[in-house]
Amino acid sequence: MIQFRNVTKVYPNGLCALSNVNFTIANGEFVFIVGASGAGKTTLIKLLLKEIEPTSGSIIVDDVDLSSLRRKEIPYYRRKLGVVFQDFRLLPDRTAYENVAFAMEIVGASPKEIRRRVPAVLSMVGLGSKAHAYPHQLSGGEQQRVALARALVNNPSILIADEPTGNLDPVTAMEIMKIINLI
Ligand SMILES: Nc1ncnc2c1ncn2[C@@H]1O[C@H](COP(=O)(O)OP(=O)(O)OP(=O)(O)O)[C@@H](O)[C@H]1O
Repeated sequence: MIQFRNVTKVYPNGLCALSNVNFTIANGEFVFIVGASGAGKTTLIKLLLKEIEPTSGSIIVDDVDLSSLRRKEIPYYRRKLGVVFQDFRLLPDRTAYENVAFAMEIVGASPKEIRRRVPAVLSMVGLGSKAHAYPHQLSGGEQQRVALARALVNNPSILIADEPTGNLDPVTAMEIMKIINLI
């Protein structure tokens, strides 16, 4: 469960990006955050990733107040989160398989586990046959599916997608949303 309680974020230059925000997202909920440009959506995601700190208020994820996390606990907290960005953020010199495997390598998964899990997740997003293609050999929708596989491969309990279809045409965007909806 994710809870924002009276969260306010004022950036160092004095700009108030979020003012007294309260909401709860229950386990299993699929939530869209919609708002005008500059409304504070990215700020909200950065707070959840603990990339930035709230000026006041608390953010609670699975009963843990993020302000109580020590610096060395943050990487473990982030393993709970799978993140997909609008611009995919794939490593250009690695294949689809290697991009997804890399996410497992950095959390210390065994080579055996990686060999088992990566093809399964690539198949889940419909890319089983493109595992050895490099990002530049893939369409935008395919690249986003690799990014989705990478976000999912470590079984995160929370999937965060920041405008995951923003760079895609409407038909491809719909395909991505269908996959996310099935997860
Ligand atoms: N590091 C920063 N320092 C100062 N102000 C910032 C900073 N980051 C964002 N802002 C401001 O905070 C407000 C909210 O920005 P944010 O990026 O969260 O909006 P958004 O809803 O994600 O917008 P968009 O849909 O355009 O991406 C904006 O007015 C922005 O200019």
